[in-house]
Amino acid sequence: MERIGVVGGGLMGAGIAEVCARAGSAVVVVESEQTRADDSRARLEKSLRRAQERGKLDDAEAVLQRITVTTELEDLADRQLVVEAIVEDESAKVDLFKRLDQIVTDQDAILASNTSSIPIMKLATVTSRPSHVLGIHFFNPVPVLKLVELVPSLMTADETTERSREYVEGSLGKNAITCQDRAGFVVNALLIPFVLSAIRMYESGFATAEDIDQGLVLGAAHPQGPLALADLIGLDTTMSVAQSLYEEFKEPLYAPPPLLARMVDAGLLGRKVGRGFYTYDR
Ligand SMILES: CC(=O)CC(=O)SCCNC(=O)CCNC(=O)[C@H](O)C(C)(C)COP(=O)(O)OP(=O)(O)OC[C@H]1O[C@@H](n2cnc3c(N)ncnc32)[C@H](O)[C@@H]1OP(=O)(O)O
Ligand SMILES: NC(=O)C1=CN([C@@H]2O[C@H](COP(=O)(O)OP(=O)(O)OC[C@H]3O[C@@H](n4cnc5c(N)ncnc54)[C@H](OP(=O)(O)O)[C@@H]3O)[C@@H](O)[C@H]2O)C=CC1
Repeated sequence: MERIGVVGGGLMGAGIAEVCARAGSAVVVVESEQTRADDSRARLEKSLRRAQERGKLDDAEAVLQRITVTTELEDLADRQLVVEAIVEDESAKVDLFKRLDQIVTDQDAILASNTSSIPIMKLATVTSRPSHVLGIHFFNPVPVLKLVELVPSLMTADETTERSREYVEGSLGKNAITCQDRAGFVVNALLIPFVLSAIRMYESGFATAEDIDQGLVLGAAHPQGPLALADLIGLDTTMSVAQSLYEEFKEPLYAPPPLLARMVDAGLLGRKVGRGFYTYDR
């Protein structure tokens, strides 16, 4: 596909825009306001320059030329695929899908969500084209992790899923798995309760954050421990995903621990703000 749109240019949106532009697509990224758009552009430039410096990319400038960052949703009118990557909040996503349905003119265009946990049907049914809505769920960091979950709802046309698979596997070089439309899909339904258990263990004074993480890195060969991973995902996103999972399944293991809620209230959101379970240079 030649013309891609991404809504939300944060941690995930910028990564999705990067991989699509590196695959040769022209990408329009829509952010909520100009300062966020500037941040998103800066994030993209930094990541692409780093890829060039490490010899993974020949010409960062050429890739950047294919990316436009704007604050106007109307700039998505001619897109063939739009991937929504705004905050993990159901009502915000519902409002956005209503607007995208009115703005994107090509009735064959695919409207996708990168949601971590919100059932796709909730977004599909507010559009006039539920057959063209599905979840295309990337993993963080997007340029590094190979997986994409494809999540058709009960109303998604097979052709929509197949066209999405062709793009993410054929053009982006990712590996796709297909999941039923249940909160958390496959990976987060397994990963988030693990992260929440680590937070509960830390909260109870069982072990230090460093020892919990080192245990999983050295004892189970994880690339990073669960508390560092929560900081990478963002504690606000971790909290929202836990809430969606708990709402769907009512299993205590999905309930957000009080410490996570307090840290989110305090704005200790992890890597993206410089402090979560650990502190970071920004
Ligand atoms: C919440 C959801 O809905 C779903 C999710 O995404 S859940 C989160 C899933 N993500 C994970 O589980 C991440 C697990 N962690 C990891 O894979 C690794 O710790 C990590 C890739 C984040 C960092 O790896 P590391 O070895 O500690 O650091 P580092 O040496 O800096 O990076 C390793 C490679 O990744 C690249 N990299 C790291 N972060 C990157 C980023 N943000 N963008 C692009 N490339 C990046 C580096 O350039 C480096 O590449 P080379 O080896 O080719 O030079
Ligand atoms: N973090 C992760 O590891 C992963 C996250 N996801 C999912 O991806 C989505 C985005 O997460 P992430 O990138 O981490 O979040 P971020 O907070 O980093 O980025 C979200 C961006 O979207 C902007 N935004 C919010 N509302 C709108 C809107 N209506 N129109 C345009 N832009 C908007 C935000 O701006 P502002 O701050 O001004 O609101 C912010 O810049 C979520 O659904 C999340 O669950 C999926 C896989 C992994």
